Amino acid sequence: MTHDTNDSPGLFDKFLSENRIFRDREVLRHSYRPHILPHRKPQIDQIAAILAPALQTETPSNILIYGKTGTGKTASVRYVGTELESVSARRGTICRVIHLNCEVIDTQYRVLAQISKMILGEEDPSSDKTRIHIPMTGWPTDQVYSELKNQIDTSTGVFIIILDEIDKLVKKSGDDTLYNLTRINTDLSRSKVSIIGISNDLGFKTFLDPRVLSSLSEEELVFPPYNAPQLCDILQQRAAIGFAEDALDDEVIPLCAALAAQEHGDARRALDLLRISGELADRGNGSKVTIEHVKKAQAKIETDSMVECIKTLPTQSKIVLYCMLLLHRAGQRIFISGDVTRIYKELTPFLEIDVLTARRISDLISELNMLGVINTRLVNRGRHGRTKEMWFDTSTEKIWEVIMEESDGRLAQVDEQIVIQIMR
Ligand SMILES: Nc1ncnc2c1ncn2[C@@H]1O[C@H](COP(=O)(O)OP(=O)(O)OP(=O)(O)O)[C@@H](O)[C@H]1O
Repeated sequence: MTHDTNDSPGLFDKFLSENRIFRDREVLRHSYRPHILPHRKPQIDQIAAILAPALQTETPSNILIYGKTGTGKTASVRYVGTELESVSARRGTICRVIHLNCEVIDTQYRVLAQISKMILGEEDPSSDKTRIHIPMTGWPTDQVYSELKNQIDTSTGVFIIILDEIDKLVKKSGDDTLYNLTRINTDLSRSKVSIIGISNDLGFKTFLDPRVLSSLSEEELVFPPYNAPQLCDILQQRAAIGFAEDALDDEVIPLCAALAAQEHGDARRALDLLRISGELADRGNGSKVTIEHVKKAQAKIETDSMVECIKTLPTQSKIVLYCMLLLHRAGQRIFISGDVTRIYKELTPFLEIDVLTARRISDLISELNMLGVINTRLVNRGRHGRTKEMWFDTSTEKIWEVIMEESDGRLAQVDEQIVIQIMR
């Protein structure tokens, strides 16, 4: 075999030729921030009305925002935040918006330290000896809080702190951070803090102490899911900048919108579908995106999310899934819990793991069903009572690959002879 080493002419050439599909692919990514957000005017106006007092150096009410994923919560809040900062700069007042993603910054220490870091910004630590830069680890949390409070007391202006995915913070570290932050403003503070919490978990409130909840949710907003025509408008707007002229068949955007609306009106999913459809057409060297590309993109997204889900399963669930895969590979398209339990019990001596009861295995099967990895239905078997039948909806090849890679090699090492014996 020959390898072109240094210069491989042509390796990227075909990808670099003038793109017939995309004009600006970045516009189709989640990170792109559009200047106009169709169908979110009422929510944007409402947030602006609540935050407007900040322009007169008054403290705006705290806001709690709910809505399913991809309903434009972050995009709308960021949009209002950017406007607020620029209007306040023009008016000579100070409003600063601090955006934290609590999926990443999920402990009280890190939240407080990050807010402080953003308040001090580029400030030279030696310029004001009374304000100390908080290290990202190492201090007692009380000290972090009192230093942040000191910084707020000695700063000027209004700080709007956006805690995006606030439910992740509360689930990981409790509601102490919120309790402390909602009490940081005092009459003596020169600057004011107001909080916007964003969550896509509608049940999140139940995790909060009533006192924290009432301070945090002085105002509450719910972002409804988008319907298909609304998603069409959102996609049209992005496609006009992101795709080359005439690159999309007429049915493409309505199909992406309809599929995403069926899910739960998620603009992120709609954008993913459109971008991936474009990428498939692009890689196939086509000059048009068609509904076939959309269908393939939909299948790809589903497989990718299933793979991610399987990777995070606990070991015992992976083993139960492995038993089902063995049955499927042995030609059984529909199997019952009894079959799975039997294979599981015969297999476990070779795996050095705790052996679960049939009841527990049945629970894991139900979980796999809920996650959409398998399908199940209860059937009546006369005097044998009711039993659970199950089957795979999609091709199992990818699931098999992931299970083989992901079980620390344990399942890949199960001797084929043993499997043959068990499956007999
Ligand atoms: N009305 C809209 N107009 C244009 N783009 C939108 C609109 N709503 C959402 N989007 C786009 O959809 C994507 C997801 O939006 P966003 O992150 O705001 O959703 P979210 O509700 O905060 O979701 P999550 O709860 O999962 O974080 C972003 O790329 C955003 O630009």
